[in-house]
Amino acid sequence: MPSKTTTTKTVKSQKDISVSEFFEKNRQILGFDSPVKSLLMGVKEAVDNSLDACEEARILPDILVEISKMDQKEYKVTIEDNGPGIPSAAMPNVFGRLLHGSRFHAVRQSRGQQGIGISATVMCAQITTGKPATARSKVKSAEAAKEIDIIIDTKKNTPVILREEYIPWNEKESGTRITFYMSGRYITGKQSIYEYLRQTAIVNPHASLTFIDPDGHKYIFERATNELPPQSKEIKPHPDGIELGTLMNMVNASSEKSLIKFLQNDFSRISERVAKEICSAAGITETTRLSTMDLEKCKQLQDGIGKVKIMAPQSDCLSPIGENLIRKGLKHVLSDIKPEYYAPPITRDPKSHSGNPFLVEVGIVYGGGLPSDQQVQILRFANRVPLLYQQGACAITKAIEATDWRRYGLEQRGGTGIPYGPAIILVHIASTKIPFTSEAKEAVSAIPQIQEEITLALKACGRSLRTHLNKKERKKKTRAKFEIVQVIIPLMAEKTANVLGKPIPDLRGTITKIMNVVWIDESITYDKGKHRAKITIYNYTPKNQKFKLHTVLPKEGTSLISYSLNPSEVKDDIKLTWDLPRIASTEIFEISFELNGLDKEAYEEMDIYVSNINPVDVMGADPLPGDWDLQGVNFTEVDMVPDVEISEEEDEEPDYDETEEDLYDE
Ligand SMILES: Nc1ncnc2c1ncn2[C@@H]1O[C@H](COP(=O)(O)OP(=O)(O)OP(=O)(O)O)[C@@H](O)[C@H]1O
Repeated sequence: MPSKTTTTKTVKSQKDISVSEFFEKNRQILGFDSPVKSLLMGVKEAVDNSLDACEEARILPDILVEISKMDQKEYKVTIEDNGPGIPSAAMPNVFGRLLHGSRFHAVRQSRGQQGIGISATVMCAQITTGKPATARSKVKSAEAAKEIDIIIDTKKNTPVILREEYIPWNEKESGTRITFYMSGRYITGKQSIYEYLRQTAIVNPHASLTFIDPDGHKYIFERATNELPPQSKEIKPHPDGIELGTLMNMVNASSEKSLIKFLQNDFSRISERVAKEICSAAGITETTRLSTMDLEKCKQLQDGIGKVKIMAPQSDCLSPIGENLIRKGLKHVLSDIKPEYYAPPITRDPKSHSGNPFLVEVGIVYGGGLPSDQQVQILRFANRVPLLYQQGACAITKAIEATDWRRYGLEQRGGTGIPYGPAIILVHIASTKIPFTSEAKEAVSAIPQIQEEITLALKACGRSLRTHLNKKERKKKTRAKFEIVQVIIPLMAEKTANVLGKPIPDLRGTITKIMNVVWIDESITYDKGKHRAKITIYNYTPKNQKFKLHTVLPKEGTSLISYSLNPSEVKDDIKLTWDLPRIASTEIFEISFELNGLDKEAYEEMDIYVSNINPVDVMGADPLPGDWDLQGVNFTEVDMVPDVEISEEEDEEPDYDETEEDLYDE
């Protein structure tokens, strides 16, 4: 039995630990675990805050990041924005108190979640160099900016202000600047500050970012669009997948008296009818007093929620980048690589994990200057923030590894793992709460609902890549044959005619017999806001041809202004069908049309399909897919069918391209 004195000692040694004291000793949890990472984390926390603040205040962000070297280990880091600024009275807590922020309790998409980021940066800077941070901020109505030198009393988790004064900051209507000194190591390459800013520019094409590195080099990532991302609204939790503990906390914190009112008013997407259904499925009466909801009843309620069909989360609490801006951002920042193909990006509909709405977006870039002998580059983003560390632990990487990329034209031994090929795969997860694997916010947890959504989006984007590659391959082969036939046969005819002293015969019939194909060529040109699309049909078969031609226009903002031939049918405003007139053997027929109001990049390649003709006879267009009626609306639903184990040679869906090619080759 322990003596009385020992017990008293043990009791006396029990103490509260302040949150900052805890994180001071466990900096690695926040991502400040190495000199290289610490520097990056400091920049990231401040830039993420600037972007969040600008987005909330509907300001197009202009952000400056400057790093200068003080000595072998110490760097001075400054981040300045043109955001709304921070009210003077709030500045000490924002920069000098951990777990103090405006976003933790809000069910809304934002980069910052926990209220730790910037104060943890101030704390790590102070621990490693002993120097205070300097923060300056001005709100729109103020005449001057407030500037403070600040450190954190980590024992108490409270700010200590060493200097404070008001200074004119006339060049800024509003904004914030933070300067800190931190021990660190500055690197270039894949996990560098430059790379973080470059990737930030891709998914935030509305931001202008300027970076001055320790050697004084200045890099400017210019704004690619003046369109601010849609403002994400704050919502109530979605009931789908809500965890028991969260449900109990909500019950305890609710101001509602009855169960039915609690369901209706404290959750999103629960109407009176749905609330009644949930109560009945849970076997609890609607009027049950909330104060009587104990663990057992909460469990019943959770089961009841699981049994009732509830509308998907609304999307206005999320701020997806959108197809257009993903393409724009990628093009803007990757222009020096000049990729050959940008697969139309996919934005999935919102779903929910543990009551938190989320959605997944995927873009794939292929070819051009990208290396073909290496693993594809993966760009991971969560709420528009690049994730540079912990790639292997992230749900995004796991979903990419589990996808069979051989189906989509990339190399992958055994059909699993990161594929090889000249491609970049971009994945963005937007959520009111990203389930990170740690406070450092470096990787997303492999939650099944999230992983499934990523997989579906990857497959949909992969299909576009495959269509492009098939088309390219087929065209290459046919063009080569075409060129040979068109050059060699006339030369042979000319020589033979000379030798025999006879006139050179008309070769069109002969060439037609050899080619024996309807060759469909397309071109898209862009000038002064207009796209001009041309489809040319060469009948290089010995017989007349009469068939239907179909094409899908880009979804966003399409407006057709003229046709050379009116389509016989237009579906969903974007699917055009032409019933072509009879095209005689060796004849050429042309269709053209003009589109207005699209970005140049939004329409660079045409999807052309044919029907009422044997696809074997056609080059340059695919047979009309059986789901033409669905296509363009939701092509991805094909993947709702569970995946079947396939052998190396098999593909998941009937692949018209290959069938056609194989038959043709035969
Ligand atoms: N540049 C800024 N402009 C305006 N407000 C800011 C700025 N930086 C920080 N804030 C305010 O200070 C709060 C605390 O920021 P902090 O970085 O500590 O946490 P956070 O961004 O909310 O969450 P996280 O810890 O996940 O980054 C923010 O929630 C925001 O309200």
